[in-house]
Amino acid sequence: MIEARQLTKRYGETTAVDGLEFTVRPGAVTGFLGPNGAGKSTTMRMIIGLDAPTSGSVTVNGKHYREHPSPLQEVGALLEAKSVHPGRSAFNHLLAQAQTHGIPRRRVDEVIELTGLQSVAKKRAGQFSLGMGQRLGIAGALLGDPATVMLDEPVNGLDPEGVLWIRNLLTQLASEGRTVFVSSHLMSEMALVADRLIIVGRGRLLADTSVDELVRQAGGDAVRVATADPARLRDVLAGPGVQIVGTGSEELEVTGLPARSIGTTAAEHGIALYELTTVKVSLEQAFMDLTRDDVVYHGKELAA
Ligand SMILES: Nc1ncnc2c1ncn2[C@@H]1O[C@H](COP(=O)(O)OP(=O)(O)OP(=O)(O)O)[C@@H](O)[C@H]1O
Repeated sequence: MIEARQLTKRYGETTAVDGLEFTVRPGAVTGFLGPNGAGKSTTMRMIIGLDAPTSGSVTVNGKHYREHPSPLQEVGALLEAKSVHPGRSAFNHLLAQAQTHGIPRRRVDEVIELTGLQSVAKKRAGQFSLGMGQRLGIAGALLGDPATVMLDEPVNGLDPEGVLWIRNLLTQLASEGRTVFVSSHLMSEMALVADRLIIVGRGRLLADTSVDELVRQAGGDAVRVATADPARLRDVLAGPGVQIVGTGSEELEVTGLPARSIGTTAAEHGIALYELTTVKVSLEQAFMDLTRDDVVYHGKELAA
């Protein structure tokens, strides 16, 4: 369990993290989302004691990272700028980490197998591709068999097979009862893997929610309907919580009613439908709606 209480970090004039309050619970994958510069990496660095909060606190399983007698066995982390000696083999890198933390040698073999690095374990880490480096970083994070696993952008540089592997790994770690906290900019991945979402913008908490709830708050799924008699269909569908917008001479977009009940009501009133399609709100769209005012770095739109 990770608990942030009024967690704040200032770098001179910049407030990178601004009074964050959240709890990351065990047994679930919690996605940590936010636009560039929102304060995700700074928060993660504070969780494992690489940066000190200006005020407030963050604990892992009730204690500050530094207070744990065996921190690697408590929380395993992959942060973006993981330093690996380029001349050292993956095996020796992990072995050195294990030896300095009282972790048995057989655990090194286990994490090498778990991360699919067997065939390259004796190769120098400096020759590793980005994806292999990510796997090595994850192997290091899992070395202490920690109850809490924290990964910053773990799918960065992974090929599709690697992305699928991460997805399954995160789900498995959570199903084993671990706390899994993972940052990503890949919304489609988060939609598939995350049970909970913590979303930040300009260092502040914007949402602590589930994927479904966020999508629902963004308006939920809509249903596109085409009919010869849109005016009558509007009348028979109207009701509390139902919104109907005309999107063409014969087209309506309906929110607040599932496609099935729209079809049934239309049939009961003898209204012919030409189309009845559920239009899903993507997590990406919901995220953009939520963070629109908190994007620090705006790209310039290209002229058409
Ligand atoms: N060591 C530092 N010194 C000064 N400013 C910093 C430092 N680290 C981060 N910042 C600033 O703090 C803010 C938050 O940065 P952070 O890297 O935590 O965001 P992020 O959400 O991880 O971004 P990204 O998605 O781009 O990785 C940014 O404005 C950044 O420039």
